[in-house]
Amino acid sequence: MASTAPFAKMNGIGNEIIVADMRSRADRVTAAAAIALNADAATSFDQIMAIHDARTPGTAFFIDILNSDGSKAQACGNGMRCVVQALAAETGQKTFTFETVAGILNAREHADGSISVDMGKPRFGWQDIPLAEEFRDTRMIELQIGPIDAPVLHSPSVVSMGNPHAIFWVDNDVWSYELDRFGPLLENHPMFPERANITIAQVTSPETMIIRTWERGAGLTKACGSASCAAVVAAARTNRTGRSVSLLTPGGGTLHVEWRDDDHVILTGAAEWEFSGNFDPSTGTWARDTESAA
Ligand SMILES: N[C@@H](CCC[C@H](N)C(=O)O)C(=O)O
Repeated sequence: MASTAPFAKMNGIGNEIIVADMRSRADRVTAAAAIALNADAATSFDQIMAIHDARTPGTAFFIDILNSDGSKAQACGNGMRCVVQALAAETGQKTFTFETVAGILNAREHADGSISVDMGKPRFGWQDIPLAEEFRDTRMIELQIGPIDAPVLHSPSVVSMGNPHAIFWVDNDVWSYELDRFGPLLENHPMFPERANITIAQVTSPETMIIRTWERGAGLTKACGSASCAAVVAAARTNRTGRSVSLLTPGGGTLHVEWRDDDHVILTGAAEWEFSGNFDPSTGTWARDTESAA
């Protein structure tokens, strides 16, 4: 095995995350390593969060984010909470400033162990998301799936949380939709030149909703933090909810999202460590730490 790096297998309310410690190294986790790790049931994941040395003064670390298909992502809210928990356990520090390709973000661990991440400001311009054609109003765009006169899903709200999101609203029975079938079609729809994360959302009160997400580059997940942020922003923007909402996710966990008056979106929830090991960032070959939990 080439020079290995430590990792922790974690989850953010079911979103499967590998936190890779790439500090003091010049190399990156390769797409091939991500695909190989994901192919092994023990290390199968939704995102890798690779912690690198800081690039910019005022930030503690640069975080590189990979999806399980090896592609890069600009944002991952559940993964950031896992990173915070790992670093807080290591350093005793409670607040962190990170850099990702999408910009600089702050995060903190609270006394009860929950973690909040400032996911920055949402963007609504069609070029920001991006969409393939101009829409002046992205609260609802013309896009549908299913028969033309009886679409199964239609008129999504689209939002960038650093990464592209489409939110399809349903009035009831959010669990009945075949997201495993429609997700790949919508993720790769020509409307989304950089693909998109696809969410079905059912608003259950002005402060609650249920969401399911087909993640770009990862497929069906038990939770998606940036999709939760996008759904709350889109719901508030279309007067479906207020700006402070709790979301029930497919893994059974709950996330809280607040769209603050200063336009920043704050994501709060838990993170959980599962086991630790070492891996080769170029091939994905890995070994579990002997004292690590099963
Ligand atoms: N699970 C993440 C989102 C991951 C990124 C996404 N698949 C993309 O490619 O944009 C989250 O918790 O935000």
